[in-house]
Amino acid sequence: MKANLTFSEILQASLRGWNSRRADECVLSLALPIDTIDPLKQLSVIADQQEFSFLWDQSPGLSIAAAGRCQNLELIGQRRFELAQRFSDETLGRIVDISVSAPKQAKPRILFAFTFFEQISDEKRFVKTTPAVQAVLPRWQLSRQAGVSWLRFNSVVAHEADVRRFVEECWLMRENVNKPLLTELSSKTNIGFAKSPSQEWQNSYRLTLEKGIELVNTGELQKLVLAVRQSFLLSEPLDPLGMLESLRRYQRGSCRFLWKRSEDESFFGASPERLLSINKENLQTDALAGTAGADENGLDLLKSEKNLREHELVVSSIQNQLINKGLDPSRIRSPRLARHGHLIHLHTPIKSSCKGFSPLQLVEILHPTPAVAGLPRNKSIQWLRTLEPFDREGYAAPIGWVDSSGDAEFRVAIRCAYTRGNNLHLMAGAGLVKGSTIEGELQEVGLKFAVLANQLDLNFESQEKFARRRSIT
Ligand SMILES: C=C(O[C@@H]1C=C(C(=O)O)C=C[C@H]1O)C(=O)O
Repeated sequence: MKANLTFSEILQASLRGWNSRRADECVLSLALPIDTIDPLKQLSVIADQQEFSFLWDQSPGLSIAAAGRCQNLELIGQRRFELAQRFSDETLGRIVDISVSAPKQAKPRILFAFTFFEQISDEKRFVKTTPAVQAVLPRWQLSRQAGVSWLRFNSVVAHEADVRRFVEECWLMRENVNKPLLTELSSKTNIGFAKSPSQEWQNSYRLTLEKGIELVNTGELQKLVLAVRQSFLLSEPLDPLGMLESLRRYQRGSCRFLWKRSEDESFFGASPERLLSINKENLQTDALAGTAGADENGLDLLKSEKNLREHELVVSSIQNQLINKGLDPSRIRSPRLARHGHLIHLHTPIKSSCKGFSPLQLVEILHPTPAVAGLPRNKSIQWLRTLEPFDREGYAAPIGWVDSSGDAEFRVAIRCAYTRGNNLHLMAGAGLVKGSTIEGELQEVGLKFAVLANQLDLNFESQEKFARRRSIT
């Protein structure tokens, strides 16, 4: 199908699509080229009246905004990856795509957000809110890559008479997203606190660190990544889109993401860590572990015995995980430095052919990496459940998408926050290995919080104090 079709040509193509369906009703999917837009800025246009919205912003690379649920799945339990893959295959397989020749960026996608743990905790102290997997075929999808933008519309159609309405709706939305926005996003939001933010997290973190360090020093675990949550009560709910705009400015090399489950609840952040990308049966994953402040000399990080040891544990464990499942990964010999906002990490990309593996099989093999959980994997997951005084929910879990050609991209959701009404929760963690100290890890997490708070414009005195103390051991 050529790009610039007239309304009646699209209607004819849609009716042909409708007639080719294999069931009483079908999901019709239509993609139209649009003027170059910024999905982050235009998200509010497609999200109008929709409960769910999503953003995947790697601008200047691929950016996607999506809104509404055309088809969706929410579940808990051990088979979540397998069931999510089945949902993805069946949903994408059922689509009648009227625009099969639309470019790669505009392919239909299933969006996914997992929680870190496969089962929602049944402990009473945790609020049960987030399903262990959420998968969505969005109603609307905007994309931009290399200066070219597309709109895609997915909708269930049950009668031939509805096909015209389907085309009209998409046609109208194209006009709306092509219009200049009346109001600009304000990237710096002045956030008021209903209660002055406390540094209580440090006391509880100290206690868990003591136990965690004992576990790695006695050899019970080789590595453990303990996380902590810092909570704020705001004077009014905040707009995550303004925050994402700000994160884009500070964190160019990361992937900014948003999973807005309802009007009241958003999960968002700027992840520096690729869990996987699959491009024509080629897999790439990142080992990212070892941290310093950006105003330190990164060369010290490359020479730090403790950081290199911690990093190597992550690289070799990811490699072994893949080898054990029959893949053939390769890596660069020594890590590079990756700068993300005000932090530097040690980074080793790992590649492999992944023919014969589905995207969510690979997500299941890789999640959670020792960069966010520990080693041995199962034992450290059990310890995290015991030691951490909050539920991780989506923190450090896979978030991403699979497209209709089988390509996929998932990030590890770190450097992130939840907003629920007036509550804002930031989450961060640090990896413990033999030789880690309580003060060193408190500083690393303090720095991660300070950087995030600064980028989100949550500036208040105590955070700034931490930001000034940037030395990490
Ligand atoms: C767990 C986090 O980050 C991870 C842990 C790192 C480390 O211990 O050095 C570095 C990057 C991430 O893989 C986090 O930021 O919350």
